[in-house]
Amino acid sequence: MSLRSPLAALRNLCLGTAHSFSTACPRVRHAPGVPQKLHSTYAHPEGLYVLWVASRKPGPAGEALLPGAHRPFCARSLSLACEIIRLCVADLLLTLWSLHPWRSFLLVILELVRGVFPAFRGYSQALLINELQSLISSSNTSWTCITRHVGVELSRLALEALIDAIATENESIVYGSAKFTLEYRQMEKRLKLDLPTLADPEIRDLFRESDLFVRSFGGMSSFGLFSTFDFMRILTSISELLSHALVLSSLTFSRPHLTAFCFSVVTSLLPLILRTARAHGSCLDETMDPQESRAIHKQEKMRYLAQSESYRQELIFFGLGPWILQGWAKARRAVLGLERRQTECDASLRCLFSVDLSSFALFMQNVPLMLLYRSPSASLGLFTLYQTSVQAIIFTTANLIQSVRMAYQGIFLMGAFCAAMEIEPVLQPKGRDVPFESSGKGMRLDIKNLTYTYPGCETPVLRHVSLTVEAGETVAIVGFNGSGKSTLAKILLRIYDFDSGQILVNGVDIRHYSPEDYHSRCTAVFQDFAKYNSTAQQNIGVGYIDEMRCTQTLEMAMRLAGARETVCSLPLGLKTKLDIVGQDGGAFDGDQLVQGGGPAYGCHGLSGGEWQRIAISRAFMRASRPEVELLVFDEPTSSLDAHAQKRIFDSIEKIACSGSSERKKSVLFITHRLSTARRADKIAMMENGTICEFGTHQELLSRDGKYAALYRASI
Ligand SMILES: Nc1ncnc2c1ncn2[C@@H]1O[C@H](COP(=O)(O)OP(=O)(O)OP(=O)(O)O)[C@@H](O)[C@H]1O
Repeated sequence: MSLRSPLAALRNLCLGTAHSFSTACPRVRHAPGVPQKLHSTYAHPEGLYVLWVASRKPGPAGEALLPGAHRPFCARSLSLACEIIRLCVADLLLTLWSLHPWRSFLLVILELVRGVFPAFRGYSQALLINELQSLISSSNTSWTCITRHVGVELSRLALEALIDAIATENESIVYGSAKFTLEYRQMEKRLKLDLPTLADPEIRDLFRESDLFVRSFGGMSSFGLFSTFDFMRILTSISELLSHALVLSSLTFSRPHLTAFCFSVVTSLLPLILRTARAHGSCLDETMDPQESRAIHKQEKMRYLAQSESYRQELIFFGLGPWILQGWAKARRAVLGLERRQTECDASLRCLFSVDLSSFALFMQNVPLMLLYRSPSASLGLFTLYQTSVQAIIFTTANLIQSVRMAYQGIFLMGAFCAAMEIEPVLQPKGRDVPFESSGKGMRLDIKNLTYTYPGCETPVLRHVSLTVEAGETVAIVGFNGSGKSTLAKILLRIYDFDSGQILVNGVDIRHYSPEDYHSRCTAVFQDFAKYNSTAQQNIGVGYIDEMRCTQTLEMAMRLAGARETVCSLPLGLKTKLDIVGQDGGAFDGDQLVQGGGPAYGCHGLSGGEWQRIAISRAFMRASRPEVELLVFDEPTSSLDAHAQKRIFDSIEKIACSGSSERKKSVLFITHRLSTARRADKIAMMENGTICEFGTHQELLSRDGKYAALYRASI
């Protein structure tokens, strides 16, 4: 029996594995065994999205798993995992390869090389032990030989350390680039998606899982997740396992020793097999049942309500504390109750497996040593190598099983990422988009028979809406609460789509314009305008990012909106950070002054009317630009006093005329103040999702209908 034979075998193994890895798997597009059409709106019906959707439904009638929940380990999920791998691994690897071709190659090679280190270590140390044994037992061993072995051992250690350092440095570079690229792609895709696409809860869940995948690229198993790079660890484990198996087989070369080899492997793996069987028999399935999911969800929701500053004011005022605590306690008890049942169930099963055979198996591993002992070449080094290899096989196999289990879940997250990258925004024109042609006189809008239903609702909020806004005209939309005014404005601003009917903008179907192009032709103040967790300058400047730092444009926008005095009175003027009470927002200039809402050091609060002036200034940032042809204001002055309101509408008129006698922009404004609505050329009265009256103020009064009644009630 020779100790030298494993060396050649290890070298062959190393080269062989590297070669087999270099042959990339082909990209297959068909996905058998999966519902043919689930959501063709978003993605290819046979694509990854469908596979991902199927993976979340454990049974045909089952409730979808929560984002991030573990998929069951069953034949159906396994086949879906295989399909996901076939569809996206090649693309992902190509992406990584394109970032750092040579470093990626080096990464694979170094992982494989690191896998054979432990076997080498055992082999080299066994040689040294043999030499020391013969030195002690006989006096004729040469010191030169021992010195050579010690030298080799030290060089091996130095080489291992060097390769480890190179591999770690290389890994961090490749990891860093991969993480950046994937995060960038995810962010880019997310920013492209419009509200109708994100209104689908399934799409939101898809992006949550995709986000988990991106976060998993923080390094080895970060956030308890398994990234693509961690698949490399599986390679390392396999190469380590094979190298130890080779060492063992070379030690037990002859026929009786082959029995010893098999015996060693079985006794090594027995404790693992028992542990795995116990885990499998456990009723603590990795798949979360929907009842538990709901309880966890409620528990987290209540915890958030209790902790978030955004709700603090109303929480205190309405005395919500006991209600939150009760809701949390009920959900928490449900979760703990389930956990306890789980533990009891687990414990009862554990009894069945309570006979711990591990130590017995450990003892049995010594039996083959007796056979080896009978061999003429038996030595202390040989026994040590045998023991090291057996222990390493146990350890590496346990690691491999754990890695494979994590990788299995990682596959579905990877599927979510790749599927998310295929999602296209609903509002994007299906064919080639038509470039917007400016009329120079304002936008002409022809709305014909428009109907719209919110996602998830059954009854339409807009029904057969027809309206014409001539170029340069000012139209006021008035009506009862919930009659659909804001919804109509958002459809006209191409934030929402519509179910049926048509909108012609300057004679062209609005669906033929790319949303980005169309949005650059409009400006708006939304009823639910955003309050950014940032400075006054940024809160106004986001209206036209290109001139966010242009003092002249900012000054003009503030002056027209009557916000100049407010901003000048702030401690740092435009540079003052604004306090966003009641809204959770993220600072986009990277500072940590404010976490969520609530008064915070260094921030300045504003009144409702002052915030409204800031929002109007934001809209005015771009309103005067020649390419902007439509101004939409959804209750822009609801919190303003009468003087401020008059000033705003004078400014709107001034901007619409752009210094000439004729209007160059069309204006739509929604208001509940009918004294303001009178200023418009025409008034559209809305009721129950449709326009019931349309005309000038005088025409509508003389008609003595709904508008006249509302007007009389308001004065
Ligand atoms: N995201 C949504 N999902 C489902 N329904 C919605 C959504 N937003 C609004 N609605 C419903 O659509 C209807 C019209 O709402 P909209 O905000 O357009 O009314 P409005 O005329 O602007 O009301 P107000 O005068 O009170 O501002 C309402 O009944 C509202 O409940």
